[in-house]
Amino acid sequence: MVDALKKNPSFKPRKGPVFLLILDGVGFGKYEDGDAFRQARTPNFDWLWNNCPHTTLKAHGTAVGLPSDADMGNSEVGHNAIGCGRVFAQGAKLVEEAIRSGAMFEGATWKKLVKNAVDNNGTLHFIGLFSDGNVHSHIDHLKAMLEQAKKEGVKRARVHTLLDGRDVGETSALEYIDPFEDFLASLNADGVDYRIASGGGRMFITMDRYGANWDMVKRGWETHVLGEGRQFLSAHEAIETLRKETGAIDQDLPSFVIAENGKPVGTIEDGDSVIFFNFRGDRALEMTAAFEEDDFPYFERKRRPKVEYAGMMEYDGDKHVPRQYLVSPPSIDRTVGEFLAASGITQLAISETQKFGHVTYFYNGNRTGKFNEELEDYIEIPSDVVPFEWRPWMKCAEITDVILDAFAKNKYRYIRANFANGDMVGHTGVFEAVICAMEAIDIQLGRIIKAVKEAGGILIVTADHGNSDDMYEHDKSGKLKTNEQGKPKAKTSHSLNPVPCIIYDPDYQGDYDTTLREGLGISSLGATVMELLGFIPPEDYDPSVVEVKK
Ligand SMILES: O=C(O)[C@H](O)COP(=O)(O)O
Ligand SMILES: [Mn+2]
Ligand SMILES: [Mn+2]
Repeated sequence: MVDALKKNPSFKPRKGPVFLLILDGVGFGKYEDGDAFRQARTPNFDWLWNNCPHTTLKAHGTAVGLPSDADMGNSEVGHNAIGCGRVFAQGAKLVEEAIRSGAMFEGATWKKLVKNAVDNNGTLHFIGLFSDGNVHSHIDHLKAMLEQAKKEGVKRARVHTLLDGRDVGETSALEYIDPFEDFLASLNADGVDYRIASGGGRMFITMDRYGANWDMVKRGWETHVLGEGRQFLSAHEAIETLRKETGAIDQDLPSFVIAENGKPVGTIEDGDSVIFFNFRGDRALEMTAAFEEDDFPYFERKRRPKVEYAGMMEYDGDKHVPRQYLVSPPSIDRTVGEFLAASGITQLAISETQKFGHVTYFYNGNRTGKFNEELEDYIEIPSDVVPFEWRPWMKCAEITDVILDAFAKNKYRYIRANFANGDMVGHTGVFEAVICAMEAIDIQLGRIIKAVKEAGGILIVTADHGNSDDMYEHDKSGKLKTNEQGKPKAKTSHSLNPVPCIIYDPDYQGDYDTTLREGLGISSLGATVMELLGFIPPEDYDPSVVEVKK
């Protein structure tokens, strides 16, 4: 447990709470075309921006612990940075390094899984997100593991491909599948038999999160493990056929099983080894539970093979899930939540299901538990289980209802919330729906501004990364890309754009400079929250955006 924070005698805490509002996926776009945030009518946000101290914060690449500045931000690294006030080398980088240095293949887990497959004359399976998005996974990690498996004598490997279209181009699956088939062909000599065995869109099978829709995981289990589902001769054929039939973009494509003479080529059997090759945990935890849990109430597994199972990383540092993993996760410690709990601060964390773990699990450094049961409340508003372009307002009003009630009762000193709209609707690629999402959020901002003023609190409006600000694809020269119909090509992934940081402090006492520091990243929000609660942040925290008089 960390020590309590020292109080700053020259800062008089306000009457009401400090409220950190994370507008998930809302940044400042580079292009006018496709910037739904800029084009939406947002009078309340505009009022805040025009009347309150503000700055922009970096939310991508090295500023959030990713390998390079070409990497867009994402919720995991974003909330980790916001919640721990510093930048840690993140999963994408740690796995890359473990492969480059060879440490992954010297580790006990890799050795055990390979030995298990070899000794049992079994199969080494890989399940994961099949792209180079570098948010949950990277295809290069998969390729490196297959090459190494061959070197170490694994004769049979099967790959279960979750098609992306969400962190990469919306219909880019074949750009990964086709070269990968060539890559597998190059390995398939000397009695080696490596193949794709199954697949489907990541939002249709396997990669649910936070218990929002267990049916997705059930369909994934049937596809990867049991080999049940529509059969095709190849992944290429499956994708082309399913696209024609459904018109779905990659993330939503139905599942498929690769079969020969009516027999699936890669069901998962007793004695096999399974690697879930995503390094990010939120969307890996449910399938991991299906493999690991004896007591599993979510769906009927029908058959649960006895396998050696490992994740790419430890996904939950509190519960130690999965039991085996290949690379140690970032050692995120001394988080804002832990310091505030040690300092006796009452806290509310709230969001809807889709982002609930973001303001709890990710914010607390990939731990599910609370630091102090008495001081902390975590509230989840159930998300809709429909395509979000049909309900772009999502649950921002219901979340605001709870927050306003907390304000009225002055129940907490620190509140943090996440509005999912900019991101979840942004990922659909439906521009008009994103405009509606932005305007829905803005209506709630109006209610919040009023409540903060009445309570005498401080509101910090920010985001974890961009998305809604960049809804159309542009080429390298900045030219708008168009589809076959001549319409702008939708972009479903996050952006590289900076995010807002606004401080609304209606009872401002002159105790900090209203010109905020420039050039910082979202990790600076950790110290900012602490300073605005009247504490002196730990020395190794990244600087706060406010310069508080000491
Ligand atoms: O998991 C997802 O939905 C996307 O890959 C990334 O979105 P998030 O980082 O905002 O959750
Ligand atoms: Mn996010
Ligand atoms: Mn997202």
